[in-house]
Amino acid sequence: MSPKNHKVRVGISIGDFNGIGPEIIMKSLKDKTITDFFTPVIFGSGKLFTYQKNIFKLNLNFNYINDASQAHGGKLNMVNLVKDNVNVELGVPTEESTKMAIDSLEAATEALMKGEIDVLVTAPINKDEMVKMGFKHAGHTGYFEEKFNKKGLMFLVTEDLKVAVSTHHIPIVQVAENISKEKIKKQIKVLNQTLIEDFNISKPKIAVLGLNPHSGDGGVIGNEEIEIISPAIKELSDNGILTFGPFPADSFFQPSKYQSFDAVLAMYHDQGLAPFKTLAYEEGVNYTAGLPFIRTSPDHGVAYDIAGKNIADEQSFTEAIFTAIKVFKNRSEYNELMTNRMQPRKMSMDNGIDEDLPEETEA
Ligand SMILES: NC(=O)C1=CN([C@@H]2O[C@H](COP(=O)(O)OP(=O)(O)OC[C@H]3O[C@@H](n4cnc5c(N)ncnc54)[C@H](O)[C@@H]3O)[C@@H](O)[C@H]2O)C=CC1
Ligand SMILES: NCC(=O)COP(=O)(O)O
Repeated sequence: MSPKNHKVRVGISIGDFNGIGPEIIMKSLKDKTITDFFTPVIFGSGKLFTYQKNIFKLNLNFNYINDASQAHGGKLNMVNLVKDNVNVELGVPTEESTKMAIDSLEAATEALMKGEIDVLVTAPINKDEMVKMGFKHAGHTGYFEEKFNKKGLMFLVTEDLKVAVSTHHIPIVQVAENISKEKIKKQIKVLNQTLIEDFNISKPKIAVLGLNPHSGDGGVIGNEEIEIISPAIKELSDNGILTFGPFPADSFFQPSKYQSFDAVLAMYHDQGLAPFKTLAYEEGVNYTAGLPFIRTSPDHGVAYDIAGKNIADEQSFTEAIFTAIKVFKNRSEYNELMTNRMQPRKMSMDNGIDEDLPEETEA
């Protein structure tokens, strides 16, 4: 549905409720005017949130619903997945909190796929505990890739710094064997399209990092740059995608360097996320690019060490909400523009053209 017809419906999965999830969700929604900007739909439990809002001394009123389709504009909607009492043990994952994290994510994803919400913002999960309970993926990214049957790209974003990673949740020992020319080419194309469509950057400039120290130093410290990364960059560059590199990762994140590009593709998780979180921890957002649906999350985890202390900073979660809305609007506008471009030209009734011929379309 076009965002012109209604406020964007933002689905929220609650993650592990014994971490800081409910705290940052409620802090992000505490302003009474928040529903002027979007319609929140939390997939959680009324009893759980009532208990936690008292701990954090927050004054929020929820509209309890059984299904996301019943969500009302102007209200903080809560799909009440569990009606019984919930045992909260802030700071430690439990079977109950892990099960609800899975149920919340699954219910929210189903609503997203049915079009009952427009975007999904996920609060942090404990991957390890979820996997022990039968969840098949080491994170949301893998889960959505399976659900939507499409490869996603882990993309950490702020207004000024955007970092994607070629490999995400795999052991470091498997990184080199998971890098290939074809994969990098596909990822750069996804990144290019995402920057155009979702972030409204018309001619994106993309930097690519090397894998090895000093980008391999001409082959002395590894060959992946020569054999895989440079040929991928060259091919795309020859085809009009503004791609540069490979750059040595150790010096790339000096402001004068990274600020010359719209985004960077790092080769593995910590190569990209360590500098990103150092430069932009508070406001950073994790966006899964390349999927048919829009999903964001904060750039941090469950933070058990501070759960219940009322010191969790909600900024990254708030940014995740507003980034998802911005991407939704940009993508809708882009699609509208493209659809209009494809419309057949209107022809005058008396133009001498045989009406049985197919109408011409613009090139
Ligand atoms: N999107 C997701 O679901 C993510 C989940 N995780 C999971 O979270 C768990 C813990 O991971 P860690 O590496 O310890 O990272 P973490 O981000 O949970 O914590 C790292 C440090 O940052 C602090 N911190 C995190 N968020 C904060 C906030 N909003 N305000 C103030 N301080 C904050 C914590 O107190 C801790 O000292 C792991 O199971 C990991 O897999 C980690 C990252 C993202
Ligand atoms: N480091 C990012 C992270 O752990 C979040 O991953 P995902 O849950 O978005 O796949």
